[in-house]
Amino acid sequence: MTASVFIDGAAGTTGLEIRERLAGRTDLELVTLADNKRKDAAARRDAVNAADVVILCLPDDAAREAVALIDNPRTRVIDASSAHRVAAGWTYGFPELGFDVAGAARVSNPGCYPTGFLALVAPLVRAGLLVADTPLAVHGTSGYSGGGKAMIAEFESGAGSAHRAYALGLGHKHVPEMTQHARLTVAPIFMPSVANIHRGMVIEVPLHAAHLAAGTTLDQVRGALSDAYRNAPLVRVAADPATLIRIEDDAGTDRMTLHAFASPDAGQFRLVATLDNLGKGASGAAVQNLNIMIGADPLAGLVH
Ligand SMILES: NC(=O)C1=CN([C@@H]2O[C@H](COP(=O)(O)OP(=O)(O)OC[C@H]3O[C@@H](n4cnc5c(N)ncnc54)[C@H](OP(=O)(O)O)[C@@H]3O)[C@@H](O)[C@H]2O)C=CC1
Ligand SMILES: CC(=O)N[C@@H](CCC(=O)OP(=O)(O)O)C(=O)O
Repeated sequence: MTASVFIDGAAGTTGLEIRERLAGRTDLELVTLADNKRKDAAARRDAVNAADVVILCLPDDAAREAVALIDNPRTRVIDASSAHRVAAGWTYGFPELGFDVAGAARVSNPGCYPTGFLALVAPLVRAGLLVADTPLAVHGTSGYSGGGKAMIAEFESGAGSAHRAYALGLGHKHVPEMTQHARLTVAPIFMPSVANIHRGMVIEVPLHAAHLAAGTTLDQVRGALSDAYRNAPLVRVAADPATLIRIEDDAGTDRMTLHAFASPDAGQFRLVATLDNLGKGASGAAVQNLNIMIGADPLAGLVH
């Protein structure tokens, strides 16, 4: 059966990337709007109600408005914005962590930074290696396409920076979903930054051995990650210790690679994830969720 899909915000960075991934699919029919109608509320109302699945690639307020336009019980939603990531009635779109995306009517795609953070931390909490009240820190660097059309224009005009830190007030819209979906009781300190590269991410979580269950070894940490992603083709746990990790490592793909390092002498661990902010961090994850929701091959249209 052919599923009809409407991408609201199809002219934006995430929307365009989803369209690329859906090109050539014969199991889907795209509902589209003419360029002069894409912000027209009546046209959008018709489109969202005509589609089996709506993918929202909009700023948060516009995403909330789009959901309010749906007036039938059939249309299902994948929201790429951060509007619904800890909202009641929404399923967090991270199937590798056990969220039931297949049966969900409302799916919120994870944020790009939380994708790396949660991939590293959630399995350790669930395995009992990391206690829920650990005060964690997470550092992330994103390519500038993570800021959408406005940031792409800024960096491509030469007004960006080689590397800049932001969210210095220690508030960022991704912190609630990191806390809740890792099952932490203490919000992590989140230190995002953006680099002068179009796409790609490196996300790091340092851990003191004192924060882990007594006697935890690097093999146990790697084992917990490997167990969690054994049947997850988009998430790879690096088997051999890397000597260098580059922001480009998973750029241009929909996969994510996880690394764990330790110095037993120093009593320190360092967890690192690489992914593409527009791949597993956004559009790739949206297509993966769509595939799961409509019963298609979960990897259809994805680069892994
Ligand atoms: N870029 C990334 O790496 C990631 C993005 N996201 C999230 O995905 C969402 C989209 O981001 P991104 O694609 O980067 O952003 P962009 O700014 O590139 O695109 C947003 C699109 O939404 C359109 N738009 C804005 N308001 C409305 C409205 N009221 N009705 C219809 N269309 C509207 C814009 O129109 P116009 O073209 O006229 O400006 C634009 O085309 C955001 O919530 C973002 O936070 C999530 C993870 C990663
Ligand atoms: C580099 C950059 O600016 N990144 C964006 C996050 C991009 C993203 O993940 O969007 P969501 O918030 O919808 O998940 C930011 O920090 O606001």
